[in-house]
Amino acid sequence: MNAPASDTGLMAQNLFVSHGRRMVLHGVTVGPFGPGTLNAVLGPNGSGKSTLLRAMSGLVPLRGAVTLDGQDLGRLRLPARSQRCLYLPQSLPEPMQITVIEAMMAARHVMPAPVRQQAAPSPPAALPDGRGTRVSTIGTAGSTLPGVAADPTGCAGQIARGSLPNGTSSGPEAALAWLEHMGIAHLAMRGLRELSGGQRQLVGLAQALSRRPRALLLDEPLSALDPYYQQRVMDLLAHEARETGLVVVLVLHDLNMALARCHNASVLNDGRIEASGPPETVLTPALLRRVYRIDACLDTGASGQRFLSVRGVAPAPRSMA
Ligand SMILES: Nc1ncnc2c1ncn2[C@@H]1O[C@H](COP(=O)(O)OP(=O)(O)OP(=O)(O)O)[C@@H](O)[C@H]1O
Repeated sequence: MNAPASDTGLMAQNLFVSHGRRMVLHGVTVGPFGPGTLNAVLGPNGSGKSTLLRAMSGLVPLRGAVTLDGQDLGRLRLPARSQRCLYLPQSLPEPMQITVIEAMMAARHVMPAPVRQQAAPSPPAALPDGRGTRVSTIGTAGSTLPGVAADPTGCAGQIARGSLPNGTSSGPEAALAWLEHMGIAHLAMRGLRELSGGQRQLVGLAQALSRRPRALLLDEPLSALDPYYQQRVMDLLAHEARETGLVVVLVLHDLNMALARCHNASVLNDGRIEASGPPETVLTPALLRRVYRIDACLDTGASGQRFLSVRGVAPAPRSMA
């Protein structure tokens, strides 16, 4: 039987998910992840991390319950659900032939379910999660934006630094402000198709944040990013969480990033939760050996920060004689 749903935060209770006949998640319970927190989902390849995020976002059928602030998300239709709890996948679909700024503005207007199409002034834009390819309108997202076309970087520089767009702004200024805060305003007028993998990942993150969900489920959001942008994205997520109460759940393979930046870590192994709690209490040498098959221990740096030292793969268990 499920425990009572938490009144605040995001929680998954007793989730069972199968792909075909194969059970991939076996009664997984995580959370509640409180408002304003960053929560890592960890585990080896194939352990079920993406499946868990997809299940929590309503993209795969499941047995169990997912609640946000006490509300059963399973009772919502997908558009309403993804407005509250938005999932950004690991691999982004082939982008449309539109500019970054158009994609940003489209993201703020997208209806994530089929909608009655109005005469659209511009081509429909795709969200990175592959949903929302039908757009009611894209506002002013034509090929020429007022004051933007000639010098996108200069225009972005006019936006007040330090203030993120509020929940209602959806014009080019707000779109540019998000790009600025992600550190990619210089890409505003570039075509989505011209971007590198990491640049596309950053645009996807900016799109997701700009939609102001209550919870954000990010599948390996740092996987294509260099160290500068990894830190920058984590700064922005932490800022958003702190200022707006956003709940962030993110799949990570970088255990030191989880240690340094996340309030909570949930470790999946073969479709089951091995441990959950503050990262420094979860990532013990025994767990790392058992789950990741590495020989590692927690160290403390000069400024008191905890970090993992990995010595190598764990020695193979002695055979039973
Ligand atoms: N569409 C699918 N059909 C069948 N099996 C699937 C499907 N998607 C995932 N699986 C299987 O489910 C298990 C969990 O996959 P999942 O992608 O959730 O793992 P993961 O922990 O995210 O892995 P990684 O770290 O490699 O991204 C794996 O064994 C995988 O092969």
